[in-house]
Amino acid sequence: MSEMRLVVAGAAGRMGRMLIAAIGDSLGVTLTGALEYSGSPHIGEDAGLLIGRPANGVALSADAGAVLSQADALIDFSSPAATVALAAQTAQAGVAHVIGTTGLTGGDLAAIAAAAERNVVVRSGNMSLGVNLLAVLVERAAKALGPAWDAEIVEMHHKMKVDAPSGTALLLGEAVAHGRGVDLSERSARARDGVTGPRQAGDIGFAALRGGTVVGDHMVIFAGAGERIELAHRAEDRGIFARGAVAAALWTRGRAAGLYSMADVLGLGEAL
Ligand SMILES: NC(=O)C1=CN([C@@H]2O[C@H](COP(=O)(O)OP(=O)(O)OC[C@H]3O[C@@H](n4cnc5c(N)ncnc54)[C@H](OP(=O)(O)O)[C@@H]3O)[C@@H](O)[C@H]2O)C=CC1
Ligand SMILES: O=C(O)C1=N[C@H](C(=O)O)C[C@H](O)C1
Repeated sequence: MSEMRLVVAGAAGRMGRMLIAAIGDSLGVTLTGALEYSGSPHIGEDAGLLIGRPANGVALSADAGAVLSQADALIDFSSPAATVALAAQTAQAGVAHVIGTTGLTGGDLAAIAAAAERNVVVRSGNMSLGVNLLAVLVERAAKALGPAWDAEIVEMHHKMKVDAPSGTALLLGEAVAHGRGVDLSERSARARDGVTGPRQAGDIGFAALRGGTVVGDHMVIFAGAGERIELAHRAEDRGIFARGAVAAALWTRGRAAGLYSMADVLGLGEAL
């Protein structure tokens, strides 16, 4: 089978650079394009040189149309606005779209779902095996424990992260909600400050910490009467997300149009 032609969006970012490296290190894929926004100082730079490796002949570009015409899949860890625009462009070009971008609004998600009616789209707030397995465990725990055990989700990330709660925290919140058979949007408690009154029964709480260079820590706490369960994941290296995204891109080959998750890619069944 021919090598799969991959494009990276947000190529000069923290994840974009990891993806250029991961694609270079993976079998069955080749980097054919690297997208950045039009004002980026990196436009025209060689993607290999950008990450401190030998030149690979792929220049960073802002011309999505031209780059996508030479691609089978786009791996996109950029910004919500860029991702929504790229969802329409990939659907138009028939290029599978692997989305790692977080901070997406309800409107952004609806635009992505619309694109997925005619394109293969994989979206996840976390592309690592560990977090997606954690989501399975969290869902099971939430189902077994019920709402009498208060669920709180605590995350910590590096100081450059711009969105909160993290995409992973929301994914884990969805796992709790799914396990309980409730709608997360109706039960999430995202901020507490001042005289808040007692905790509302059934709430799914979120707390976000930011500082230093933390790659990504997540903990789901189930607090019962007189005991507590803590399920946690600590990301130590962004390579776990990049390798997961490359695996997702390979998985899209030959799939029917639709909106898929990393649980689908990893064969974790019903998980999120
Ligand atoms: N799902 C997962 O497993 C993971 C998801 N993420 C998410 O991925 C996203 C990126 O994270 P990270 O790499 O740390 O962030 P960065 O800010 O380092 O990278 C984002 C990159 O996208 C660029 N960009 C902005 N607009 C466009 C555009 N229109 N076209 C192409 N590129 C564009 C930015 O350029 P500039 O900086 O010049 O604006 C920047 O280089 C975040 O939403 C983050 O939460 C991160 C890790 C794992
Ligand atoms: O911005 C990041 O860095 C990360 N973002 C993702 C998220 O929002 O959960 C995944 C990971 O935790 C790192």
